[in-house]
Amino acid sequence: MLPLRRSLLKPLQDVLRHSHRQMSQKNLLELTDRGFFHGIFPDTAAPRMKQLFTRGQQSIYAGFDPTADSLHVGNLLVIMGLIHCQRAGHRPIALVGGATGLIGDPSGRKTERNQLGETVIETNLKAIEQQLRRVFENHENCLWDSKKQKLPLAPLIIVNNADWYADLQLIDFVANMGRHFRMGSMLSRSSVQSRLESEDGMSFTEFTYQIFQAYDWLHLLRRHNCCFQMGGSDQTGNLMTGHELISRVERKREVFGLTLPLVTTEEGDKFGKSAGNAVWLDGNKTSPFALYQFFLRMPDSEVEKLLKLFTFIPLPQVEQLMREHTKEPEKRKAQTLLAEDVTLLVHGESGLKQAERVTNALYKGNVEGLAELNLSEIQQTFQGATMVNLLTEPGMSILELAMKAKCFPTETDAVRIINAGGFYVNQKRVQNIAEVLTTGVHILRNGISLLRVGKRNFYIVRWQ
Ligand SMILES: Nc1ncnc2c1ncn2[C@@H]1O[C@H](COP(=O)(O)OP(=O)(O)OP(=O)(O)O)[C@@H](O)[C@H]1O
Ligand SMILES: N[C@@H](Cc1ccc(O)cc1)C(=O)O
Repeated sequence: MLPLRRSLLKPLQDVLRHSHRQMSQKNLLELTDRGFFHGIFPDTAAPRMKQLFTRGQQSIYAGFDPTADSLHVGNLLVIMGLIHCQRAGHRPIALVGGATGLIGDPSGRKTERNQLGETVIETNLKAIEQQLRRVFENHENCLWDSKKQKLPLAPLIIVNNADWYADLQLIDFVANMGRHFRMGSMLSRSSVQSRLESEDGMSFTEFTYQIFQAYDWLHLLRRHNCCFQMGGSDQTGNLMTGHELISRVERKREVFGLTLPLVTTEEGDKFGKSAGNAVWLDGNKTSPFALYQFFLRMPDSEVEKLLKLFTFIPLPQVEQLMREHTKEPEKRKAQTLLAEDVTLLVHGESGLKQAERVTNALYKGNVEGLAELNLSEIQQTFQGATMVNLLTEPGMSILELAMKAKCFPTETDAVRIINAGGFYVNQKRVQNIAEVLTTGVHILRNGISLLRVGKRNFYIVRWQ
């Protein structure tokens, strides 16, 4: 399938369309030039890692705990890392934490997580697995050209750590594996230190978390010959514990950690669930349009960094794009490409089409586009809008509509503001208070009217 690329950016885009589809360098450390690695572990291992990456196919794993029913943009960076592995000819392994999700990773958290029940974890696991598969499929369909490459992409392997803990015997595990974990190093992890110093302290449950992530790596090394683990920089301590365990248990084996920078807001807060600012990969939680807009709105100061991290556009083309962008920043070329590529990756062609449809509906006053959206798309797009249910009545006027939907405190205010041009129905200004509502203009064929007072106060009317 060819990628969907038909926006404003014709000439440059034609170049980019094909350059996206090149292999990544076999030596994954080259991704450092894209801003990928915050650190490697051990920190002197770069030459050895390069040797292994260039010599043959490696397996690289990253884990995701099912602590929510969706992954988010912060996690997407880790997924990008796994996809780069795939493009470089290596094997990506995504681990979902059916077991670790029950324990709760204390890394980067100031307080203990609320315990999640097994059914919630089970539902979250399924959703996350599905999302991971979908993103990898979208990449292969929309951002990769299999015909041009000599080797097919190695398929994504998804494993669940509940599978190997289910049969594990507690006493056996503590008696045999427990000996290899040293208290001194476990206590020295910053995730432990900061919590021990906090008012609430740390539970034994959370303290044990690093043991399980470490054992996962040992298991994947034995089962999938997986010598590399990748994760956000908040995972450094957990990676170190795994490295230490493996160097004691499998003395002849070498393993390596790769940490990614944390994606942060302009204010420097980590994007994530705990910070409460997640931009979700689930289209029902963050619509394709909202995701598209999130990247389209990125300030100029952030866009180059994000193009390198969240798209596969080769670096020389990113530079060329930035040169063009700087000449006409108001066209938002760089942001548009970024938004398109991320939306394609997360939601595929249909998601990008939907995002573009809503954009047209909203910013080009296209009533048809608005009528194509369903209620949940409209609700997601206008988060915070007041929902109103109204009965259709023949002959209802604009003024009656505005009053029934409680857009104004008094009729005098309504008349004044509508006459002054501050009232919109389906994104079109209406100034005649006596105008009678018509289907197709004021009442869309999806049974919805979108009202707006001033710039930002939206009301969604659902006609009964
Ligand atoms: N903002 C981010 N930037 C880069 N990597 C991230 C970001 N948020 C999460 N990750 C990484 O994604 C992987 C999975 O993280 P996890 O499932 O714990 O999500 P999380 O949002 O960090 O959760 P929480 O906020 O509840 O701690 C980890 O390697 C983590 O470091
Ligand atoms: N601890 C990781 C998730 C994870 C779980 C198990 C692993 O083996 C690896 C990673 C996180 O919370 O982000």
